[in-house]
This record gives sequence, C-alpha cells and structure tokens, in this order.
Amino acid sequence: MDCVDEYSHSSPQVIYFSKSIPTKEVEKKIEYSNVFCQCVGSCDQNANCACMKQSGTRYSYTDRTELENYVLIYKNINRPTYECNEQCQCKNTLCGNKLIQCGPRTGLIVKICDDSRKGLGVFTEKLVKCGNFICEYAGEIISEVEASMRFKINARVQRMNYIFCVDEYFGDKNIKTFIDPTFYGNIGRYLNHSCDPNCSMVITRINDNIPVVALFACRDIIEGEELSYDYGITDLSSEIEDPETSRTKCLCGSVNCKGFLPYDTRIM
Ligand SMILES: C[S@@+](CC[C@H](N)C(=O)[O-])C[C@H]1O[C@@H](n2cnc3c(N)ncnc32)[C@H](O)[C@@H]1O
Repeated sequence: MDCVDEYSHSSPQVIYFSKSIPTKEVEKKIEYSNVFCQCVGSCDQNANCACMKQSGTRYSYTDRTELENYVLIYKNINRPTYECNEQCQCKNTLCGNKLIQCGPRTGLIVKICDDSRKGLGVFTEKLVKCGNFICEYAGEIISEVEASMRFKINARVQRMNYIFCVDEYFGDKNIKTFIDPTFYGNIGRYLNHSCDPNCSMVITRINDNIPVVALFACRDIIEGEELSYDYGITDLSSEIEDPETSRTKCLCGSVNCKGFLPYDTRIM
C-alpha cells in the first residue's frame, strides 16, 4: 500500500512533500525501528502482530472496510501508536495496521476562511466520521536551535507560524521534535486552531524513531465544515506581533474561545 497524495500547494514558494523530511543534522539521529511483525497476510486477523502489541492494542483501527473508513481506537492517548513498517513481513498487503502511511483522505479542500484574517483553512467536501484519519502534519524535521531561530524570524517579519513541537517523555527522558512545514510540507499545514476543535493529534511511529503526527476527527464533521485542532496541546503557534507584550487574537468563533492562540515558550 503505497502513499497516495494528490494534493498540492497553490503557492509556488511552498514545496509539496507528503512525508516529513529530516534536515541533515537531524538525519544523523535517526534510529530505525527494531519492532516489526512476522504476520503473513493481513495483520488485522492476527493477534500476534508485534507492531499492534507495541501500540498496546490488538487492533489500532476498527471498521476496516476501506482506508477512508478506518476508525482509530483511542486506547492510550499518551502512548504512541505503531503502524506496520517497511521491515514487516505483511509487506504490501491490505494490512489493518497501515493507514497514516497511505496518505491523506480525499475530499479535503484548501481555501480562504470566512474570516479572511485567519488566512487559508482546510474544509471537507464530504462527511468525516469520528475517528477517521484526516492527514499527517508533515514538514521539515529541524533541530531545537533551528526551530528557535526560525520562530523568532517568523515573529519579526510577522509571518504565520507553522512550527510544531512534539514533546514526549520516555521514563524521565524528554524528547522534543520540531516539525516545520513553512517551506516543505503537505496539506496538514493549512489546518487552523480552534478552542472547540473537531480534530485531534495522535503521535505515531512507523519506520523509525521520528514521531509522525497524525490528525484524526474527534467528532463527526459534516460536509463543508472547516477542520481544526487545538494548537495548545503540543504546538508552538504563539504567533506574536510584539514578542514582549501581545499575542495573536483567536478568531475561531467558538463559544468557549480563549481569546488568543495558545502560547508556547519552549523554543523562544
Ligand atoms: C499552521 S498555520 C494555519 C494555516 C494558515 N491559516 C494559512 O493561511 O496558511 C497557523 C497560522 O494560521 C493563523 N491561525 C490559525 N488559527 C487561527 C485562529 N483560530 N485565529 C486566528 N488566526 C489563526 C495564525 O496566523 C497561525 O500562526
């Protein structure tokens, strides 16, 4: 099951990449997964799939009639899920444990939001069921030093911030991964923040130790609705007009709107 991603960017300044790409500096730190399954055929019928066991679940997804209908099982939100990878025996079969790596769902459109001050946003042309996969948040994987530098430049030139920090704890070890789709990335870069979101992020591992950030619907989303998630969980989108004093006004329009975009000082 190869990745199918037929989206593109309208701006020629942004290069379309379906998957995250590490910069040279980060590339040196990549460790390939030592977990892979020996399943013959489809993993969804096999209780011994090593990748699913690593996720702490027998199945990662239910309703596996076709990829767009897969529904994520939120077994343990604090633990990454592990999809089957290139080393697995299940190879290119229709494996019940491969979804994110197969590319974004169809029917997504990028257009200017009703409140044009938010810029572009992602909308769905068809119903999305709670638990369905939307897309990956793909971009350049950059170092903390690079993220901090780019973040300050974004604030200075008043450019929208796309840098996202994945903050993970393994025992007492804290690992931060920075994803920046400003220049290279996929359709995930256009999802806006909402204080009452209809999508949430799930951290996944596929071929290596670099986290793959995936967006899933956290409720049913009707045709024509804008897709959104809460930047506050792990995001750095504290675009600040004046780094000392002001923050970006939130325009999500929800009744429980907190007034400003989430503010994260981790790379400042
Ligand atoms: C990851 S980008 C989202 C896509 C962006 N709207 C675009 O046109 O490319 C994040 C930026 O979008 C804007 N944005 C996202 N959600 C917003 C919201 N709820 N209210 C105001 N601006 C928002 C902010 O400028 C933020 O830095």
